[in-house]
Amino acid sequence: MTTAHPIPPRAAPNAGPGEPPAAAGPPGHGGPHSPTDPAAPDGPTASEVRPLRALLGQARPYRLALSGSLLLALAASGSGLVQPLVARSVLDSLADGVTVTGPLVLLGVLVVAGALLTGLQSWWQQRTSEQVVRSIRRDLVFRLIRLKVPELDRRPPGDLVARVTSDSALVQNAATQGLVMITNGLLTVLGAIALMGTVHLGLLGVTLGVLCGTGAVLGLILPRIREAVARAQRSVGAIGAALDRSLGAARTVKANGAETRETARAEAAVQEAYEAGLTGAKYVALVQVLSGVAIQAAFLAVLGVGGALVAAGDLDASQLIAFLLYVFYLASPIASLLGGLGMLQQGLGAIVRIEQVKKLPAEDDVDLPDRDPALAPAGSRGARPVAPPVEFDAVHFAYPGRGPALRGVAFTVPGGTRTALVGLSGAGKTTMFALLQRFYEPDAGAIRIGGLDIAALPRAEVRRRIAYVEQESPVMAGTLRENLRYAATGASDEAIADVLRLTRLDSLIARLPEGLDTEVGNRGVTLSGGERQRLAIARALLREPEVLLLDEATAQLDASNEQALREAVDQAARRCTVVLIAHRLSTVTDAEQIIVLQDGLIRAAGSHDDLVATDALYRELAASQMLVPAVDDGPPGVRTGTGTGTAGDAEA
Ligand SMILES: Nc1ncnc2c1ncn2[C@@H]1O[C@H](COP(=O)(O)OP(=O)(O)OP(=O)(O)O)[C@@H](O)[C@H]1O
Repeated sequence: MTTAHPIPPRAAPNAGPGEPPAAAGPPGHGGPHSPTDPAAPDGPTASEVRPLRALLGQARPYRLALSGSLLLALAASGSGLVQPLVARSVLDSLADGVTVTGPLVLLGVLVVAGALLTGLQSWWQQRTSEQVVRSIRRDLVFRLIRLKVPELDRRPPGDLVARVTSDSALVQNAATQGLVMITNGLLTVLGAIALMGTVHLGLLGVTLGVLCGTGAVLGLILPRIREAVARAQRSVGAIGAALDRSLGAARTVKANGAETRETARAEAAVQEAYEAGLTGAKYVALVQVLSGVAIQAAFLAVLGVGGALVAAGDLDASQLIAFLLYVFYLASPIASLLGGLGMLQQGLGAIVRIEQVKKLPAEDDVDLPDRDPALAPAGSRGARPVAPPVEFDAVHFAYPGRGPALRGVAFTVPGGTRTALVGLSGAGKTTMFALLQRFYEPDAGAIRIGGLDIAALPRAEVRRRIAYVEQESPVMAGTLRENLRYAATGASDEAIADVLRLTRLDSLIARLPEGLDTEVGNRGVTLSGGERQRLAIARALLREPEVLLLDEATAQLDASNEQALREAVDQAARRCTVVLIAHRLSTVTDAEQIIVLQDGLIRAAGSHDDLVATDALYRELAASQMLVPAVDDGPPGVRTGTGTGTAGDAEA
């Protein structure tokens, strides 16, 4: 029996040399009562996220690269900043009749150096920004794939995807280019102001007066950009959610002629995104207008006041020209400052949605450290797995916001036997499988595998022991081989051939020109329902699990395939513990134990014969499937347990 393994912090996946590691994985082990695992978790609301702090947090690991980018930007600005001074010395030299060659060459060097530095800065900046967005996306992907099942139940995947693809791009620009533009713009403006002060303090006062007035108006506009972006991003998420809903059920949409309604659903979100985008664009344009107007107004004010001073003989013409050049020079850093502030607002609008995902509760115990031999990939183990007993001990469970689904369920499946769960639809059968795999945690009671409480085991460890064939037998896009090896990565070709024969998939593979390398299409759409089911069972058997869970696994099979699959399961049951859910009782009459569930309670348990004799509901179900004579037909007698029971199922 293997024991729980401590979970190491997540290593940075594929971090490039010299790059900071990606943020650590989700915090603390999220056991059922862990403080990091709240019972009814909800992501933080927008007001609970501190956007500026979060955005700076994204930039922090890249501060060195960003400082380099800033230095390059400053150097480029610096080369521009001294150009008016050199120009002034050219003018003075001309006035004094001195040679201008030196200052002219210097001016040329400054122009070329400025251009080169600008290009270099742009490349470096872009590189850093791509690294930032990669890190954001990695973290989000890591977390989304590990979100707890209750979270996944209630969040539209399309919205989650939009956060990874779209919101991250806005944060990328703000956390890199935006911050550098603001810092560079600010420093350059301050430098220019200092130099302008050396030229003429009075004119500096005039310039600052105009700029401060503009700044006050700006303070009113910027927050509106943030609001508009947040609204637009919410709508982008809603578009994703609407499309996900429609495309995920494309055949249902078409069969019900619901194209118009589904289009309208997405259209509403598209329109909302458009309107929010327009609002944002309006404010961004206003900022640009303001920055242009501010410079023009400062120029005119300085020209008026400075011209008067020159006329009065209180100012040299060359001083006024140098000052005016500075005013014009200010246009670029001010545009950079304002552009950066606009970008920052966009990032602040988007970061909230990213932070919300990062704070959602995730399963932090599904990544096992380096495996010891006992944890070797399933399908590659030489020794046969043990078949542990499975025990439900007074288990209570309710889905969030719903009434109880299980109300004190208690039973034991002896190791190496088959137990069937039967009962009316909605009785809680699938819920028991979900709890067994720790998709949800019981509200009370315990579930044990091999005597170990699964709540005390890492989820990876619990799930490693179990193979689960879901009700709808999901098949992943990819080849047949990839699907088979999905969990049994080390399975040998012989083992694959074995399970293919057992599940009667070998004849299908033989018919396909590309054999096991045939693509099965999105969710296995190119396979029939029965083929998908057999593929899912083959995948489960290949894992050589300790516990095999089959949820209506043979519902879509014809009689001959069903018989073959039952034999395969019987064979598997010799080396693992099998729990199966069945509506067609004919498939479980020979199980060692049958448990009859009703409204989240066990109403009876025993063998088929016992239950026909003692439990009215079971007898009714059996009769409706013609396994026993109808209840009115006299005392119950058992027919053979090998009928196909096609006349109805437990839902009938
Ligand atoms: N993810 C969920 N969130 C909320 N309620 C759920 C969820 N899954 C199931 N339920 C509810 O829990 C109850 C038990 O469902 P469960 O799927 O376990 O029934 P079942 O016995 O497997 O039914 P069936 O035979 O139809 O598959 C039902 O009332 C169902 O509506």
